[in-house]
Order: sequence, then structure tokens, then C-alpha cells
Amino acid sequence: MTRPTLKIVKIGGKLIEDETKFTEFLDDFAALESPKILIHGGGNLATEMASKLGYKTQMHEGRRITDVNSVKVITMVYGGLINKNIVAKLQARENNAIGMCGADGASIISTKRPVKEVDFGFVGDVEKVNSGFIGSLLEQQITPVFSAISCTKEGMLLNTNGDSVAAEIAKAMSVEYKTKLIFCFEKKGVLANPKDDLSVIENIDGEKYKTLLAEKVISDGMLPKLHNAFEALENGVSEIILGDFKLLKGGSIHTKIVN
Ligand SMILES: Nc1ncnc2c1ncn2[C@@H]1O[C@H](COP(=O)(O)OP(=O)(O)O)[C@@H](O)[C@H]1O
Ligand SMILES: CC(=O)N[C@@H](CCC(=O)OP(=O)(O)O)C(=O)O
Repeated sequence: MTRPTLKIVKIGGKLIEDETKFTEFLDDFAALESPKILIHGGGNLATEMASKLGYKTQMHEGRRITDVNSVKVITMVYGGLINKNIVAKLQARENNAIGMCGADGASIISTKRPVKEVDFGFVGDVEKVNSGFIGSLLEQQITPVFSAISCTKEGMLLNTNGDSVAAEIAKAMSVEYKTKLIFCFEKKGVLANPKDDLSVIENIDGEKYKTLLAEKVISDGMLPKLHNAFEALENGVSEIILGDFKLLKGGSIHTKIVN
């Protein structure tokens, strides 16, 4: 029997902070047929919490520079508050979910990013996804919910861009499953004019991506998002789409990454 398509959904932190949109998203995610995996970000909440503790936040091209204090904050905020809330809300929608970071089940093993032009601090690059363990959860009809935290072999927790975590999980799972990767964020898709929310580009292939980069149409968090989307496309993921909180309902305008 062929397996149903595995849906791997990433939700950005800004959507999580909007209660109305987040509730609608969770209703739609809960209604998706299994197997499915949710990966969440949490950007602004961690920044706010860090600021309350008197720590400054620095970002570089959409990625957080994570010093020793930031990694503690993100572990509390992403791995604790946000992750456990999502799991509880999915349980309330009769989805048996389990909340994890990369250390749990050795599911996302990474290495600390080497210092080049920028020292990102405690930031991880994913080396290995434990697809066997994740697959065993899916087979039990359990929905894994991952925070954007990975772990080194030596047991160091590392902040890891949520879009990268989603893409790496999708790549690894695509060996055994047909996979669809869905990025939900605050815009309806990739915009031709970042100031015009209606200028959604419906299809982006490799050539168009190069042009968008060269023309600096994409910046900030869209840089890692598209980089990861193309990585996933080149490594076995069948379908990749980007859009807003209504994306799981289908139908509405969005961006598709194509060959
Ligand atoms: N061309 C573009 N189209 C859409 N968004 C863009 C573009 N260029 C930059 N962005 C920015 O990228 C953001 C998405 O990245 P990010 O905030 O990291 O998403 P997430 O909510 O998934 O964390 C958008 O909210 C927007 O501010
Ligand atoms: C290294 C790095 O940048 N990590 C991200 C992880 C969370 C994330 O990706 O959150 P969003 O999806 O809301 O952007 C961060 O700390 O912002």
C-alpha cells in the first residue's frame, strides 16, 4: 500500500502571536489528514523576553545572533512556552501531538556554525535527522511538533532557523515518504514588491530566484526561507509552497517553488 503524502508544515513566530490567525491555523492543521509534522518559530516572543531580562537581540540576514544568554531564552521560550502550548492546543483538537526539540529522540543533530565573517554564537547547522525515530511516531498516528532547537552529539543545545529545521526534516523524510513542505508566514507568498502585499509571485524557479536575489527583492527572513525551500526541492521534496495562515485550506493565492 502506498503511504499518504507526509505534510511538513512550518509556522512562523509572527503568526503564532496573532491569536485569531493562530487559532484558525491550528483548526486547519488539526483537520489535516495524518501523517503530518509541525515546526514552529517564535522570533518576536524570544526577542521580547530577552529584552525584559535586559538582553539585546541582534539579527543578521534573518538569523539570530545567539549568545549564551539568548540560547537560554530561546530554550525557555521556543522549547517551553510556545512548544507546549501548541501541543496542548492540538490535544484539545483531538490530535495526539508530541512536543520536541532536536535533543529528543536525537531527532535533529547539528554542529555549531563555524565563525566566518559573522559569529552567530550558539547557532546550529543540521547534520542529521533521525528519520527512523520520527517515522516511528508517525506510524503510531502521533504528530511531532518541533521547536527550532537542535542539539550537538556532545549535548549542546543550539538555536536553529525554523525554516532550516523544516527543510532538513522534509529532506530526510522524503527517502521514505512523498513529502509536501508548507511554509506559513505573515504574507500571502513571496512578493514582487515587498511593500505591496498583493504582489504575490505564484511560481518561482531557480532562475527567478537568482533574479530576485540580484535585485534585492528578498531580504531578512525571506532569505533563509527561500534558500531552504530550494535546498528541499533539490533533495527529494515533492512539493513546496509558501503562504499565509489560510494556506492549509488551499485555494488562496500563494507561492509555489518549481523546477
Ligand atoms: N519579497 C518578499 N516577499 C515576502 N516577504 C519578504 C520579502 N522580502 C522580505 N520579506 C520579509 O520576510 C518575512 C518572512 O520571514 P520571517 O519573518 O523569518 O518569517 P517567519 O514568520 O516564518 O519567521 C516577511 O514577513 C517579510 O517581512
Ligand atoms: C538561528 C535563528 O535565527 N533561529 C531562529 C529560530 C526561530 C525561528 O526561525 O522563528 P521564525 O520562524 O519566527 O523566524 C530565531 O531565533 O529567530
